[in-house]
Amino acid sequence: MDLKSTNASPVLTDPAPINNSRLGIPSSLLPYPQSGALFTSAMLTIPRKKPGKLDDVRSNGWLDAMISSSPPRKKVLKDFKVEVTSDDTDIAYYSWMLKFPSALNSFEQITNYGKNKKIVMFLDYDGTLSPIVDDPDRAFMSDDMRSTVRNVAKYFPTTIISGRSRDKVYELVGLTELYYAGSHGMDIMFPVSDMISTDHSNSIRSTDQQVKEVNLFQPASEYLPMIDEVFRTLVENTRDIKGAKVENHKCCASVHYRNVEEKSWPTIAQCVHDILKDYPRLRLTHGRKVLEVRPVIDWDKGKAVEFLLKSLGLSNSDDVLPIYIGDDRTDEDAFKVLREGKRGYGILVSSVPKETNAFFSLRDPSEVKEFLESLVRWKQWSAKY
Ligand SMILES: O=P(O)(O)OC[C@H]1O[C@H](O[C@H]2O[C@H](CO)[C@@H](O)[C@H](O)[C@H]2O)[C@H](O)[C@@H](O)[C@@H]1O
Repeated sequence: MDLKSTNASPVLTDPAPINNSRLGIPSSLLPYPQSGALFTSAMLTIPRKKPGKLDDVRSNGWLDAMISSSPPRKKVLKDFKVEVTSDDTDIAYYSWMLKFPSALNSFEQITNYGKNKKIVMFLDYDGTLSPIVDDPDRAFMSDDMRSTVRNVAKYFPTTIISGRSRDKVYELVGLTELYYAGSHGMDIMFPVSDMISTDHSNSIRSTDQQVKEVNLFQPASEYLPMIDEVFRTLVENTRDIKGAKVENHKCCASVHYRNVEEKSWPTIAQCVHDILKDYPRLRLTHGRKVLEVRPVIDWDKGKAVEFLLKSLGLSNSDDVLPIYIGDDRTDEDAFKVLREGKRGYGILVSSVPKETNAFFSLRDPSEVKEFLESLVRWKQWSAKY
C-alpha cells in the first residue's frame, strides 16, 4: 500500500477558508445531531430559496446522471416506441456477465486464489446486505442475512462500509463483531486492541457503546458543522417537493428523489445545485436515486479500504486477499483500489449491466448471502484438511 498517500492530509488544497464562522462559534464547540436526528425548523431560521432556472442541472450532466441512476429492468426505447422485453434484458445481462462473471460461478477461482491468504471482507450495506426499498428508514436486513454476516466475521475480518452515518448503519446491522465505516468511509471506528499501526493525525481514541477502547478516524471532522448547516438548508428548501427526503449522515448529507415525480427531478437537482454554489468546499456525488453532498476531500471508500488494511496490519498483498462487495457508484472507488493495485476482488451487485471496476458480479442481496455462506462453508471445510 502506498502509505505516503494515506499519511498525507486527505483535505484537498483549496484556498477558500472553511466557513465555520457562518455559525459564529468554533467548530470544536459545536454540537451536531446524532445520525437520523430529526431536524426541527425551530432550531435555526433559514431563509428559503426558490430554485433558480433549471438550466444548470440540464447542462452540467446532473439530470442525465439522475435518470441513469438505478435504471429499471425494462427499458422503453423511446425513439422506436418499443419495449425491451425481459428476454432482451437477459441477453444483455448474460453477455455483460462474460466480462464480469458471477462470483458464485467463479467461486473456485476466488477460493483457489485465497487459499493461502487471509481473506478480508468489506461489505456495503444498502442494495448489498439489504434490498433497495422506497423508504431509507425501512431498509432492514433480514435475520438470515444478519446471521450469515455474523458467521463471516467469525472467520474473516469484516467491515461494513456505508454511505450512511456510522451510528445508523450499526443500528441497522447490530453486530458488535464487525468494523464500521460510515459516511462513505469518512467515519471509521475499530477496537484499539485490533490496531497494528496508525500514524494518521485525524485518529483519536474513544469508547464505543460497550465501553471498549476504540480508534476513531474522521478525516472530515472539521466539516461537521458545515454539513449540519447544509442539511438544514436542504430540508428547508426541498420542503415543497413532494417525496423529497434529506438525511444527515454527519460527514455528508443525502437528498433522495426516489419518491419524487420525475417531472420534479430538475427542480430538486437545481435546488441542491443552488445551495452548493454557496459552499465551494462541498461537492456532489450520485448514488441510487440519491444526491449526496460531501466535503471536497481526497477521501472515499477506496481510501477507507486502504486505511483499514494498513491499520489492521493487513496491507501485505501477498498474504491478504481483500474482497469488497457493493452495488453503488461510490463503491467503484474501492473496486478501483483493489483492481489497480492487483490487491483483491471487487464484486458488483447488480441485476442490470453496468460499467464497473469490479472483477465479478452478483445479481442481488440473496446472491450476496449465498456467496457469503459458501465462503464460510469453504473456510470450515479447509480448516479440516
Ligand atoms: O453505501 P450504502 O450503504 O449503499 O449507502 C448508500 C445510500 O443508501 C441509502 O439509500 C439507498 O437505499 C435506500 C433504501 O433501500 C433507497 O431508498 C435509496 O433510494 C438508495 O439510494 C441511504 O439512505 C443513503 O443515504 C446512502 O447514501
